[in-house]
This record gives sequence, C-alpha cells and structure tokens, in this order.
Amino acid sequence: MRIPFTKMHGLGNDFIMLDGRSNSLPDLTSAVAAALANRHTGIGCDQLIVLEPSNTADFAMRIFNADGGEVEACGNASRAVALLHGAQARVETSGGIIELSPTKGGARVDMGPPRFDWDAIPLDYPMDTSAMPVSWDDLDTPAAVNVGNPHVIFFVRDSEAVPLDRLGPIIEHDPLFPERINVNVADIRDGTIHLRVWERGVGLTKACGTGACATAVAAIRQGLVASPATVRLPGGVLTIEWEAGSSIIMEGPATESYRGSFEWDDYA
Ligand SMILES: N[C@@H](CCC[C@H](N)C(=O)O)C(=O)O
Repeated sequence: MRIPFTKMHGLGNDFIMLDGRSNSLPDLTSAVAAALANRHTGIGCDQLIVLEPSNTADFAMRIFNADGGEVEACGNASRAVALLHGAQARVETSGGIIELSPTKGGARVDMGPPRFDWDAIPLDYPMDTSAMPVSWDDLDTPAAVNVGNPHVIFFVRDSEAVPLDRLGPIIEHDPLFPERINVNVADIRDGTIHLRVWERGVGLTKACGTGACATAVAAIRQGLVASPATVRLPGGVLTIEWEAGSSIIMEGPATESYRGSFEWDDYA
C-alpha cells in the first residue's frame, strides 16, 4: 500500500506528516514510526505526525518521537499542521485541545494552560517545581513545567557553554522523571531568551516549540522577562505570550519542503 506524506519544518525541527483524516491509515506502531523517522534507513524526521478524525475537535493529531515513542504535544509541528490545514481549527492531542490559526508563513497556536504541580509534570516525589532542589554537574535548581508534555528548565549564564549532548540524556532518563523529560537550557540577554533543547526521544534539535513555551512561562513566572517573550533557538525565533491563569499563545513560522509517498510494507 502506498502512503502519501508531506515533509514539513518548524524552525528546522522536521516532521513527516501523514493525513488519515479522510482515508484511514494502517495501524501505526512505535516500530514503524521509528523506522520512518530513521535518517539513514528511513525518510528521516524529528517527529512523525499523524492526523486522524476526532469526536471532540475538528481533527486529532498524534505525535511520535524519532525513537518511536508516542507523546502528548509538539509546538513546532502544531504550526506545521496549521499551515497544512490552511484554516483555523481545534485539534485534539493526548496533551489536551489546542487551537490553530494560520498566519502569513506560519501560525499562532493556543497551546492551553501550563501546569506546575509536581505530579502533573510528573516528578517521582513532591517538590517546589519553580526551584527544584536538584543538580546535575553545574546545572542546578531548575524549574519544571508541563505544557502538554514535560519540561525541565535551567537558567544559566551561557547556554552555549552547557554540554547538553552529555547531560541531556542523563537528565532525560533520571528516575526523578517517571515519563522522562525534555531538557531546556536558557540564558537571557537584552530581554531575549536564548534556548537550547535536548528533546526526549530525539536528542538535540534545532528548535522545540513546547520547550520555548515552557521556558518562556518559567521566565515570566520568575520575573526574568515580560510577556510577550522572544525566544531565540538555533533554528530561529518564536514569540510566546502568557499570563498567570491563561493559555500559552505561541507564534512563529512553519514551512513545507516536499511531498512524496512510501511503501508501507517497507517499514511494517
Ligand atoms: N519538537 C517538539 C516536541 C516534541 C515532543 C517531545 N520530544 C517530547 O517527547 O515531549 C516541539 O516543537 O514542541
């Protein structure tokens, strides 16, 4: 069976999009997702995104990391989905309902409200998630925020100097995080958040939309920046709006790079 796909990007974070809204797709397992995402033997992507019908929203969006794990939220892919859909939409994800509005060259997305309780992150045991009494080498006292998916955020003097390729996997797999974690390191220069992200189930990426949301929320909450916050990642810039008690609004670009098809049996 040949399956059409669209390859899309959000600030260099790249996605294979499968559209099963009108024609149903074969059952997608983690093994198939990981095989498609493999950059050497598959098509290659950071996340595989599957659109499906929904009973509670205009359609549903499923998200698989490059390692095949199914996860709750993906900010950059949400903007890509808005571009692909081409109209406002309420979208069901396993992290909650999000609302997409296409803009010129990208999208504005209501990502829903952040959560801060230790068991909503989730953490293994109770603690203050705005200043966690934990450390890994020189990285200490992070904040944790769940924006549909779980994030830990370290504010540091120089985010470029952090050996995130070494510490990222150690923190991602620490037993403190029973569902693993996305690891963000940020510094603030001239009112702009400079962010690098080690993504759960992927590794270092050029950008992470939910990482930008979680980091901006933590920075606004600590009074380090004002809303709207500008977040600069290696792949480009996002604008994040948030005030206490409200949804997070993310705005930024998305692009389509090509359309193609693959033989399902080659990956199943
Ligand atoms: N690339 C993403 C986040 C994708 C999911 C994440 N790796 C997780 O495991 O939660 C984004 O742009 O938000």
